[in-house]
Amino acid sequence: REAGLPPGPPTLPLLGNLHIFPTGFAHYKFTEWARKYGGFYSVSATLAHRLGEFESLVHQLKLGPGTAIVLTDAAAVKELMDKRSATTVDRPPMHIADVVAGGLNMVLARYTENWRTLRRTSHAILTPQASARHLPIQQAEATQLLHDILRRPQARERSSTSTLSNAVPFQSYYTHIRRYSNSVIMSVLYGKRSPRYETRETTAFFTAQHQWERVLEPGATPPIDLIPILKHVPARWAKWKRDCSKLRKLQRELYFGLVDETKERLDKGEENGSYMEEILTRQKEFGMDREITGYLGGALIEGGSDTTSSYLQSLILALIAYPEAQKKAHEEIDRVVGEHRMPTLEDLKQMPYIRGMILETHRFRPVAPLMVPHATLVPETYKGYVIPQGATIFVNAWGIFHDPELYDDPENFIPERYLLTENGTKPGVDGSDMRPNFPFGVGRRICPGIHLAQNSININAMNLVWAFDFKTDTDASGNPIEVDTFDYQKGILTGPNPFRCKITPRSVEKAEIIEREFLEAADTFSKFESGLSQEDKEFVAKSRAH
Ligand code: HEM
Repeated sequence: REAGLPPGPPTLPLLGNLHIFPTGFAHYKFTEWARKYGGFYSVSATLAHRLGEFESLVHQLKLGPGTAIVLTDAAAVKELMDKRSATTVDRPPMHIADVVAGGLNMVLARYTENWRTLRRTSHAILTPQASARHLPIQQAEATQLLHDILRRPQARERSSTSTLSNAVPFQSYYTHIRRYSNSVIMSVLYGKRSPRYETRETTAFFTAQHQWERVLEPGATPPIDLIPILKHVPARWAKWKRDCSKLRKLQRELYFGLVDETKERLDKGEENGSYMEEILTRQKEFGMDREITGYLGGALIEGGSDTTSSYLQSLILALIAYPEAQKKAHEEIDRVVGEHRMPTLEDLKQMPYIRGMILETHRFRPVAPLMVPHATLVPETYKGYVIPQGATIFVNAWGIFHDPELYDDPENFIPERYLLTENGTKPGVDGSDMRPNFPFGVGRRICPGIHLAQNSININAMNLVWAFDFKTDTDASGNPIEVDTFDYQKGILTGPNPFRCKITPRSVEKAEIIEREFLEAADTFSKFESGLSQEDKEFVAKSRAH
């Protein structure tokens, strides 16, 4: 370890920390080290990086050369990432992201003029007021989610589907939730919804996304950032180059195709108020050209699809694993909303327990347990130690959220903790370095989709609790199949692997309200259905026929 760096796990000569690097779920190892070396420590990465192994620290993201700093201390995060954000705003270099998206993938982009343009534009369009304007379609899509869960178990589950008021054992909530989050972002961004998971653009997006994740996996590419000459190996000898070209083509077809469709609608005077219409009409003012416009759309679909859906899947998982919490949420929503109508966003003000449940889901199973790695633009100092220029900084949200010094019984799902203190921290402990929007990131990189995301989360959390009982499924002998709250996907963004469960409408009347509200949402949907394929149109007509 170089002189002046904060302490960290002991290094071996030549190997650094290579011998103890985690190959997945790095937040667990980082948290274990934090309990030993403190909330501000360094990982020696020089040689590890040289060997191309350091990349395995995080499943999807490769790190830049040099040292990594891990922050598992809320005060250090506030100081270094929020207050000194001007110097910690960068991302580690990543050649693959440059090859695939020309440095225009906003989530992974370095601190460049292009990133600043992308960021400025997303702030201008994704304001709380603009998000509020998109509430009707978000609410309509959330109603379809309830309706899908109620009426559309997947083919392999259909045989066990029973009538409305009986239990429906299935896992199809998984694709329904993914459809929901993708359709919301497609509607608000391009004015074109995805009525089915099989809708062409949704399938194209998830196919491209899957390939993106594969290309970013450790080992999928050689250590190009370290041995730049590898960049010049001809494509016929470098499979990674051919994979990247294919992916680039897929992404461009989808993202630019959607921009062109929006433009055509605009030209014909068929606007429906989408974000992309606003970008296209204010393109000059924002300093956007066609390239940046296409990739801004891409980043927002990528940022907006799996995050919201993973969050909602974690919420369902927690409700099943903690039936007492579910019972309290049911009691509260029954008291405030009752039997005869669906919840509205306004209702949330009167539901402190459900507000606590929403925050507790973020704490219990954060969507981005290590956020997205930042990097320093210039050398920094903190508590007498040096953070070198170009160091990668991990904000260990998992470690902070599971710190027993900060939270009582942090391993369990306990929404009540947010009734005791604003940030859910132990009474008597200073929790003021935390903030409710902490799960959405830090400093100038904080999630630009936060308002849209929070509306989605709030509407769906209330809807799901109001509508359904979530329980463990049973095996052939009638024994419960317990859910595993640690069965999560590897990756920088994570969500639960599909789990078996029983989802039952809480009453016949509620099931009927969902049916009715879904049919009444047809007008709202229709504004976003002009460009649908023939199959989608038929699907839509059929789903509204009863
Ligand atoms: C549950 C929902 C969501 C969560 C928990 C979440 C969380 C995050 C986090 C932790 C980051 C990294 C921040 C950092 O580096 O400090 C981020 C970045 C980002 N998010 Fe979200 N997000 C969510 C939904 C969304 C939605 C709906 C959109 C799009 C409308 C979106 C778009 C983005 C983009 C474009 C970035 C990159 C920002 C940048 O690097 O400048 N996210 N998000």
